[in-house]
Amino acid sequence: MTTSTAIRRLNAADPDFARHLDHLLSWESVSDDAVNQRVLDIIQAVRERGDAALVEFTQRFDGVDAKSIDDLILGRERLELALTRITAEQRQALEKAAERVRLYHERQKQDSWSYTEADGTVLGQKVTPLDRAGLYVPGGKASYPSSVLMNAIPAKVAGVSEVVMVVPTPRGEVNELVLAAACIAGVDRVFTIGGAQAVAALAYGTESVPQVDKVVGPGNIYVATAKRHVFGQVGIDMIAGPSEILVVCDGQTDPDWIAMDLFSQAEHDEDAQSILVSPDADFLERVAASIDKLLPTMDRAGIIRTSMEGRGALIQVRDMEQAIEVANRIAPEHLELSVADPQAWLPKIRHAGAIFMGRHTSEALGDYCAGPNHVLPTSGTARFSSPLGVYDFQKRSSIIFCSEQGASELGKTASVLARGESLSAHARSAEYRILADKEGN
Ligand SMILES: NC(=O)c1ccc[n+]([C@@H]2O[C@H](COP(=O)([O-])OP(=O)(O)OC[C@H]3O[C@@H](n4cnc5c(N)ncnc54)[C@H](O)[C@@H]3O)[C@@H](O)[C@H]2O)c1
Ligand SMILES: N[C@H](CO)Cc1c[nH]c[nH+]1
Ligand SMILES: [Zn+2]
Repeated sequence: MTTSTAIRRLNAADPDFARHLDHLLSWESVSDDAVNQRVLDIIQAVRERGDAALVEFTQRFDGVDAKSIDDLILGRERLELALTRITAEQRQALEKAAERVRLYHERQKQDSWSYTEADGTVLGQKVTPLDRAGLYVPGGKASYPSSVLMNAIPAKVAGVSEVVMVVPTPRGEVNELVLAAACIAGVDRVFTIGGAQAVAALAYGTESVPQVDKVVGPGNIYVATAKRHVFGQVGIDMIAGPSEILVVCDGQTDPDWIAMDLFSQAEHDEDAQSILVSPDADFLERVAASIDKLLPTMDRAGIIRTSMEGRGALIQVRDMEQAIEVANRIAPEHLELSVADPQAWLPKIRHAGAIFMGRHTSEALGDYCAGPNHVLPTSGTARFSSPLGVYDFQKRSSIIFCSEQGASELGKTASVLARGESLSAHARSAEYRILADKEGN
């Protein structure tokens, strides 16, 4: 006999639907003041005590028996050794995924550009890779070799000079696939530290961990909260917190497939969020039955159940139009359009980290090897953030190169505007460069 899973049911026809949905999605439901305060304390300790704090937190939170920071540093040779320790099949899969991710990301690379005006003035944009990037690879409840590829390959394609990776190794267990992926992707240095302390170390630097220009990568609530706090000291890519999936289904996909797609994100974390939206009430019940049937067969049934019961939902809507409205309101990390004609609905989707089109495109393919990045904005931040990409590792500088004539012409306009702002040094600086006209006026 299977026990039924207590998943929240919502109906968009309910007058209180918007309030229930807001509650379901609220960041506060995964992060509270206690998490925030703990993260702030950790950041402060790392700033004040550097390596010593890193060692202590790694002992405490990851159960690693580290005597000093030296026990938490891995060089390139260790990464190369890992390549020899994985099976040929694993190596082939990593290399195939890496190749597809690289090909996709090469298309994102931005080049410098410029144009020349009639008077010889040149305007342009110079694109420069970051000097040093810090990659957070999660590792608390699962190991993520795929996240190594997704973080490191765009950095390398962008031309970042130094790529530093941090990854927790709970109980000191190093995952050979993670290190092999780091070797394949060309990571320069690895520190086996995680959580808020790793983010703080990358942001502020310690005696051993180099300060980076930007911290990227996904992680749990401690990692996501720490990234929020260090933003400004360093760049961050986005808030890529606990995983999410929103499946919009017309009721015609095998309910077992949909249940497993929901599980695929729920199994990441108790804080993950899996939601199904459909206009077909019978279908929602069939998926609920599949969930009850399949959950006991899952390796990570405990995590999945907590996630599905705490943060999951089955939402009934009036029709597909309303399903898309709900999807845009949620702005999910992953959106599966499990419908007959996904192309017809695509133009109406405005907010989603990644969109998986059609019944055959399971989100899991995107997690590993389709090519697009799996580091994606969560908790509604797809309204203003994009997938991790090469552009996250490149920055732009404007180029202005005035000809004598160009400076003279622009000087007249600048002078008027500067005097309008009562900034006379600006005005006079521009005016010095205005050419006297031929009559000597
Ligand atoms: N959005 C994305 O693109 C994306 C991609 C992959 C994974 N993810 C998410 O990344 C997360 C990975 O989480 P994880 O836990 O497996 O690994 P993690 O590396 O993110 O977190 C582990 C670290 O959390 C810290 N931590 C745990 N409990 C703590 C506590 N009580 N106090 C202080 N620190 C604590 C520890 O330092 C530990 O090293 C999941 O939520 C998964 O859904 C997101
Ligand atoms: N679904 C995760 C992003 O939210 C990425 C991942 C890695 N491995 C499996 N899944
Ligand atoms: Zn996943």
